Amino acid sequence: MASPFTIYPSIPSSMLKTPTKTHFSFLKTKPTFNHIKKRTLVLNSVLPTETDPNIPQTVQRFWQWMKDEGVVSAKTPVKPGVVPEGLGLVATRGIGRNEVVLEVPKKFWINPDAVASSEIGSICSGLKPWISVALFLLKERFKGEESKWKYYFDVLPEGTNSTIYWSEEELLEIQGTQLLSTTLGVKEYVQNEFLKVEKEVILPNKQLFPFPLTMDDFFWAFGILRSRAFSRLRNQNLVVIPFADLINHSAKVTSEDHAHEVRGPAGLFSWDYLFQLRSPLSLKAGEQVYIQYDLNKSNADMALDYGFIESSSDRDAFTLTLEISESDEFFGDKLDIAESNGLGESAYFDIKYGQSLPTAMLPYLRLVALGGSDAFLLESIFRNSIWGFLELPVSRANEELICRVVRNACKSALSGYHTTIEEDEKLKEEGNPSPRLEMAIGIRTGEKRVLQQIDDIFKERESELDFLEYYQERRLKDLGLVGEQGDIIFWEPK
Ligand SMILES: C[S@@+](CC[C@H](N)C(=O)[O-])C[C@H]1O[C@@H](n2cnc3c(N)ncnc32)[C@H](O)[C@@H]1O
Repeated sequence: MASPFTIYPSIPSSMLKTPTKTHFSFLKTKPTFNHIKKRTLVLNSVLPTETDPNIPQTVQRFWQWMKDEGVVSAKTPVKPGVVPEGLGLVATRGIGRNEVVLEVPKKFWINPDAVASSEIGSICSGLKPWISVALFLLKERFKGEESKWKYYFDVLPEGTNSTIYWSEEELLEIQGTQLLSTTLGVKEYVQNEFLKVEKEVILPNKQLFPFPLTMDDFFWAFGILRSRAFSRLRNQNLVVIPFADLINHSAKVTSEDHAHEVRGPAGLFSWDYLFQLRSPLSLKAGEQVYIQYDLNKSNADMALDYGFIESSSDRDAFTLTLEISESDEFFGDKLDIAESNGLGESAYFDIKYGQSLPTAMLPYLRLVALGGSDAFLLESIFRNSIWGFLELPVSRANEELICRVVRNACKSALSGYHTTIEEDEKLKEEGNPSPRLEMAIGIRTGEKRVLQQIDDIFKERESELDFLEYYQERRLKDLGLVGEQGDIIFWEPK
């Protein structure tokens, strides 16, 4: 039977979200900037700067610069180290929980204000903030020795494992996933933005960009911002903070409130805004300082933004997109009801593994499916109470329809993956997959698990259809016309 409403199991929600708190590196497959130096790091151990002769010279020079500028002093309880995540910050002594680990004065921040007061400020004023900061990063990087941030650029990675940098072959490993469509959507968006800014800003201002600036370079800058920029600070929505951006993420940290903008001494005689980072955990000397990047991000968001995922299923998620069809004969009434309840013609529901369905999902589903003999509920006299009615089953036909449509959508989405959960688990057990393959397996397993969970919920509901209480019975009960056992109470004249 043709479905009266539409469910898109594969429309990505994260594309619609703006970048939230971000952090760190990437792995560009084809670097085109000739002057970009390869960053070589020794992995697998925690080796703090001064005791490790293998620490890259670039990192040592960066650290010396931070000392010379007074950002780092003998009191600073961390230093850069080579860690499994690339570079990271390592405690040089015991650090208490909530103790300040670093403070970086505003003059080192890279944000739209820094762009505005730079030589490209006037031509960037009308641009989206992230694009102006991306151009600034590219310009400063090109300046090399001339750039105030030259030592910082030397320690920036060439890329991360974000899916925006995956080859076509690597992307095949996530076929059928929402992450794939999000990744392709984001890539297309960045490409279009590049073509636009190239035509309108870069090419007409050759004197300010006297170097070849390619799409790959723009993707590099985008990836740096997506993985390293801090947001949600009091006055800052997009700011890259050298030194602070060396901090890695750990799932062990379960709070997010580590970064603050404070006023304080910034040099011998000056006072300025400082970006301050506190350690969420207490640490021993030699241990790495971690923060929590973002508790709300799904594993797909993490893969796209940072190029890694968490192994636990807590971040597995799937977004169901529901839509009131324009061809629905009750379109206007349904839209009005949806809008009065904070929703719209389309609604996105992020469903997380192990968690119950979002509260508005069932009412919205019932609304979209409403029709036939239930359509009287759409009449305007019920407008103030309809959402309350929809929070509970309306009729058997309506409830049966939502179960059927959701289950079909789950089955159809599940058939789009090229492996089963069992095959993925076997692959994980079998070998030592590369970081990207491991992410791909984790993402597709996670999405399938959530789809399976949604299907199970509606399967169970389907089996209860005969026992649920529907609108008419509730109404009769409210009027005192039905007994607790469901027997009809007739009015009998005395
Ligand atoms: C803000 S940077 C942190 C510094 C970075 N490790 C570096 O070498 O420059 C964020 C990047 O670090 C890496 N990273 C951070 N936490 C990680 C984790 N828990 N597992 C794997 N990679 C991580 C990812 O490449 C991420 O994009």
